[in-house]
Amino acid sequence: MYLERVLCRNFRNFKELMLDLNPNLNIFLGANGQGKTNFLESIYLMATANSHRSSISSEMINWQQNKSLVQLLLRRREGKIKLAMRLEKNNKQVEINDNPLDKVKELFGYLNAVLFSPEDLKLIKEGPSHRREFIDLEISQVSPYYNHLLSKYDHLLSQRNKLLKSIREGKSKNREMLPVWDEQLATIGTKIILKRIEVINKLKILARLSQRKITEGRENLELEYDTSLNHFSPKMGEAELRNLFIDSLISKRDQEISRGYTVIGPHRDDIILRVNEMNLRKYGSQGQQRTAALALKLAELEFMKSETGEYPVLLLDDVFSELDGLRRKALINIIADKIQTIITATDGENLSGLKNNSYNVYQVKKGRIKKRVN
Ligand SMILES: Nc1ncnc2c1ncn2[C@@H]1O[C@H](COP(=O)(O)OP(=O)(O)OP(=O)(O)O)[C@@H](O)[C@H]1O
Repeated sequence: MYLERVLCRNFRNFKELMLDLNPNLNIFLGANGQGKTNFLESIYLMATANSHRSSISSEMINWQQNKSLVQLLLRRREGKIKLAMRLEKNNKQVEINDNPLDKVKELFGYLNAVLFSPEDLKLIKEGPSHRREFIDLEISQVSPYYNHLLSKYDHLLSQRNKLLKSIREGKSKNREMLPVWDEQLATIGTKIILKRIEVINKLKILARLSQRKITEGRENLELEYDTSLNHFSPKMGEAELRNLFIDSLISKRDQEISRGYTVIGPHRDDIILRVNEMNLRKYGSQGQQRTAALALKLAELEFMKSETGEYPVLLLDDVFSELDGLRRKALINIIADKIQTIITATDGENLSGLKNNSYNVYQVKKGRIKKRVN
């Protein structure tokens, strides 16, 4: 799939921007603070229904305005699709081919995109929430049903947490209601865990291959789903896992009531990353961590291709200059002509290896973008 055209109206520092993109490579050059990341944000927003930088829509609206529009023309194998998002202070509205959708989350699955930015090191180095977000966004882009499960789970979790707090505050009669919530949380939570494990099993093969390629066979990357449920075995079927989930909730009853929140479930799970059997987060060098972040992104591209039949759009935010020769080569090899890539950089110095394909270069300055004559 590829983007033909991007329109931003009063989005961040773009007043009125309309750009036609190259189906292969698009290079956006500009000094710091000119709007390069803003441009990528406008695209990623349409893939994930959310900004990767801010959860507050109003921050994306140009400071001097009170509403904003992002519109994309996307070409998929089955034809052209027009996606639009209208942002107002407390409201987001999305449209597909000019038809409004009921929920913003229904945008998932039209545009698939993989974003790689310096922030991605957090995926390896920081807490489990970054890895949960990674896997959830990835699955949601190819499975709107999974996204629906996540929303349902979040709702159940917040209701159950309210109940736990009310019991802690002395409304002990509410304790009798807990088993009903346990059942519902376990039903949805089990489906989420099983889907994550299924996807991690695919990703781990792809990420392992990428890591070996980048390191010329020196490093083996392993991914393992780490669940908060005691006595979990990856061989468990849905019914067995659901029972285990309920038993685990019962065994944590007193702890949950005293804390006032749910202590086990997919919202507490993690993905463990190992290189050559060593925990990457705790002991990996900066270089190994960077390589693994790249390997995961490359795996993500291949995973989406295998799920949807088409490569997603690849967004590279100022990462090229930070990659060494081998990592750069691995990235160039995979992009080569088959993935629409939108890349930002402060200067074009390190990008020469990429330009074997057909490409456009754009200059970004103070919220304006101009296509350069190659
Ligand atoms: N809502 C907004 N309205 C107007 N301008 C905004 C808004 N949000 C951010 N900006 C401006 O956008 C600019 C930042 O743009 P962006 O983050 O895209 O920079 P960049 O070109 O990627 O720079 P760098 O190379 O430093 O990452 C800043 O000058 C900021 O003041």
